[in-house]
Amino acid sequence: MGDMADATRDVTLLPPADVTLALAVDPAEGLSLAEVAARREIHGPNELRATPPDPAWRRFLRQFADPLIYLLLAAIVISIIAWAVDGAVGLPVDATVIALIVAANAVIGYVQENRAERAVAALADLTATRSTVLRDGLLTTVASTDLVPGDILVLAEGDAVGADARLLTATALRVQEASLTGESEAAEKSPQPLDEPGALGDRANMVFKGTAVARGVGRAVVTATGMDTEMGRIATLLDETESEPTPLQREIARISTTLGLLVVVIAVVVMITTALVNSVRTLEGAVDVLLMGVSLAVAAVPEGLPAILSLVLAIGVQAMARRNAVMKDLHSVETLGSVSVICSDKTGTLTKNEMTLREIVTASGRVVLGGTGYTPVGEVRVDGDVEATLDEARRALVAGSVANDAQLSQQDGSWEIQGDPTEAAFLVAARKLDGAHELSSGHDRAAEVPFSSERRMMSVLSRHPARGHSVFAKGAADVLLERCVSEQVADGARPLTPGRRRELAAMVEELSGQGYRTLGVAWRPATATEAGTFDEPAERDLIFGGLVALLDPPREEAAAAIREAQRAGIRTVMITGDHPVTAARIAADLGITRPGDTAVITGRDLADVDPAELAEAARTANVYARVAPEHKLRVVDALQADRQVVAMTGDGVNDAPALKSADIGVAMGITGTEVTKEAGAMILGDDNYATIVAAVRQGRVIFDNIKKFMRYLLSSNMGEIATVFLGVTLGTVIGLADPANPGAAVVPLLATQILWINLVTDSGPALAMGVDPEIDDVMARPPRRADDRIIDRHMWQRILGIGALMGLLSLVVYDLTLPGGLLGGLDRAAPAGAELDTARTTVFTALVLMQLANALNSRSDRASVLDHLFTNRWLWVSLAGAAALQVAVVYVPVLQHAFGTAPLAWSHWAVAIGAGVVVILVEEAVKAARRAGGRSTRAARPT
Ligand SMILES: Nc1ncnc2c1ncn2[C@@H]1O[C@H](COP(=O)(O)OP(=O)(O)OP(=O)(O)O)[C@@H](O)[C@H]1O
Repeated sequence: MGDMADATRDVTLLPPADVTLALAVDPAEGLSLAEVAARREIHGPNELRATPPDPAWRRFLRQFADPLIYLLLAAIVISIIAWAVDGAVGLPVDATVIALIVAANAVIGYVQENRAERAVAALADLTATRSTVLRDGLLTTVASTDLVPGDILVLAEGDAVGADARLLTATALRVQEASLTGESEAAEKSPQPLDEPGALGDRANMVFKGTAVARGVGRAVVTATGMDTEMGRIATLLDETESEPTPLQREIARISTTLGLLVVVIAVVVMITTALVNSVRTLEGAVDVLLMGVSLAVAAVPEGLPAILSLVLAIGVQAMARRNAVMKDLHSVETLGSVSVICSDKTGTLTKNEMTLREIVTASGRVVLGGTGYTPVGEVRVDGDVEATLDEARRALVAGSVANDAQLSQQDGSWEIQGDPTEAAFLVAARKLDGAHELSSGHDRAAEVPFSSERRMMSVLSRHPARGHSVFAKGAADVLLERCVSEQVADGARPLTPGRRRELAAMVEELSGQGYRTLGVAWRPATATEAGTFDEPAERDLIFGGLVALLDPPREEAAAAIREAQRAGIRTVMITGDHPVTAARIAADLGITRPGDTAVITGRDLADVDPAELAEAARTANVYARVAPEHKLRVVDALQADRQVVAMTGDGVNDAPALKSADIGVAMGITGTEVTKEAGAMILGDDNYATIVAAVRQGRVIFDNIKKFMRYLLSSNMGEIATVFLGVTLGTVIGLADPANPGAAVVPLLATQILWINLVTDSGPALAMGVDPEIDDVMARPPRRADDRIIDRHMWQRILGIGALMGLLSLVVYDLTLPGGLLGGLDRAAPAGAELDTARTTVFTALVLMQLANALNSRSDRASVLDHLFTNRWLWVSLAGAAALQVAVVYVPVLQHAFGTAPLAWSHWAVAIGAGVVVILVEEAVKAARRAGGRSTRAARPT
């Protein structure tokens, strides 16, 4: 940081004005945009990055970092040496072609990796943490990576602190610093200069990058960014970019290793057999055998899989982001498919959070209000003593409108609200009930005790020119009633007797039972002197003013989404701060609970019960009510103790620990705080429960698609291995031989041909399968268990079966096209002396066509090829492309020379196409059998 470091080293000891002076910023204006740009040049982006990213050339070279590719490169070198020893005539065609294919493959891998990385970077932009700063005199929100030293940060509850900064002002500011200091209590902060430099935890006038504002507000000037921050010092040890491999990545690595070993053994057998049968004596012959063996090994191991996997995940995650579910990293998609419980907030997520005040129940009667939405018109109906009831209801609405932070305004004829819908509902109602709105104006707020989900009430000390000081309060009816001593009746107050309290409690139950959010309002006279000390103790001796019932309709799509989740074996659990009876009613309406389900677990139960008991209760409980955010963590723990994979929604600062602890933390994109968004694995663009279910579905589809291309690539590889292995062994036994060289074993595929199939024709369809639409109904099966193998025994059997089938069919094709052999040969077209090349080209082509056919098979392991045949345009494009390339390799002279092919006659094509058709027909038969037999065991054996 140069000069600035000296200037800011002792910022904790200096008064704020000296700090801003040293950092050359006017605290009332902030930096100018030009100054911000200049400082970013000097300090770089505000990012934690211990090591610079790999340069492009290194990432390209990394594509070759594979033992089998080393082997292949070694084989190429050997063959070039052999060619040189032999006198260096002509070109070493095979070595050159193989080298080109390997290079081309590295380019493809590099491009795929880059695309995936770009997609990840785009996601990172979408989910970037943001900070509010003062620049050029204006408050703006910027990505936290854009912060520079000298920026004036504006902090509020729920903000993620974006850089190390010295406080300038602070009001009741508390910052959660556990990530830095390990201290779980939020630290109190104040701008006072310290007397001496303190340890990190003692620097009460500093806020640090990576911590979170738990309460209060403040302003601070940024003193350090990026790796210069305290967090940066720790980050040097743990590089953010390195991450543990996920289960899927580990499984793919395991498959590659196993296959690699297996195939090396097979390659050795093939090489030895060929060498023996053909009594290879020349160096050139030996090199050919070596190249073929090594190519086979390279071909059989799916080294392209990790790159294709990342790309497919990246494309899938981008599609999810377009539908409002932004995943923070690619691999959370894996977990998404295993989610077995979704814990969702009620208000705003399952319901619309559009509150309408429906009923006011007072001492003398009940007022029912009509109308919908925020337009303040609706009929008024009164039950009971009309005059007294209306008078009491008016007072109730005045209290609710004064103890209120929302605003209602009319814009272009339509009514809009700012602030909390629960509060706005009171303002709307006050305008519906004659006189209430007028009575509630003219109040001035002298002090307040704000609402929090923990307190469940709020109150204000209000000053009125005519009526003097009063306290007005509103909140959850049960909480509020505890603080009331009397009840408003017409013009007086009567004491709240135990009997009357029971009546009111029964009324709360009744209203809540109808699904209403039930609040109470209360007040008392006050004096001006209370303003200085107005806090929770002042919420006492209140006069109860009435009960108020608010309607918050469920979101239209919620019930269907809950049913969809149920079908997919996923339980939906509602967690709400609302009354247990309200919660139970809405849960029942939405289908979260069924008649007879276990009762609601309340926040109090959560605090009391021990973890084992809770885990037991959590097995069946689908509704948690009167839950404060910090209790959510206990719910997550209890469900996870029961081996559930939990998705948990949240929006406030205090939800962050639960979101982190859940398998998939779901942060609200609209109402969520920065801290929650940082803690979550997924950000919901529309705060909608149904979007979570849709994301789970997409996650499952992506996972299915991964299975599809694994099925395809692995069975194709098996086909190549089987073809070469059977050709050399069984082929020799049944007497397949080169007419030009009787007695020699035929090598069914050349090294270059093997690599062609694997690296050229295979990858297109595999990628296309990565974006396949949903074919098997993914929501008809239970969640994948976290420890389930992606390729289970059954899938392996199928892969090996298809591989063997392809190998056998290749042998048949060979036998049909070569004179001699069991079937005697069909071939009349090949010129004498070229029979072997023609036969080999036919097998080569047949194998490619069989694999393309198998691409169609691989889209499902039970649905017929004809289902959804034309739903994936990319698949057909890639199949057509691969077929065209195959035609080219057979007929274009340069390619013929490079790949040792010969032109084919119609009869050869017919044989090759026939082989492809057989592969489809056999698989269709297997699938039909599986559908018929699987019907009874379907529920028991999902794959
Ligand atoms: N603005 C408010 N003023 C006074 N009391 C309120 C206010 N908003 C909510 N309450 C009361 O506090 C209780 C808890 O509210 P809270 O906001 O924690 O629940 P919620 O977050 O809306 O529900 P959910 O957890 O389903 O999203 C409510 O049931 C209501 O009785």
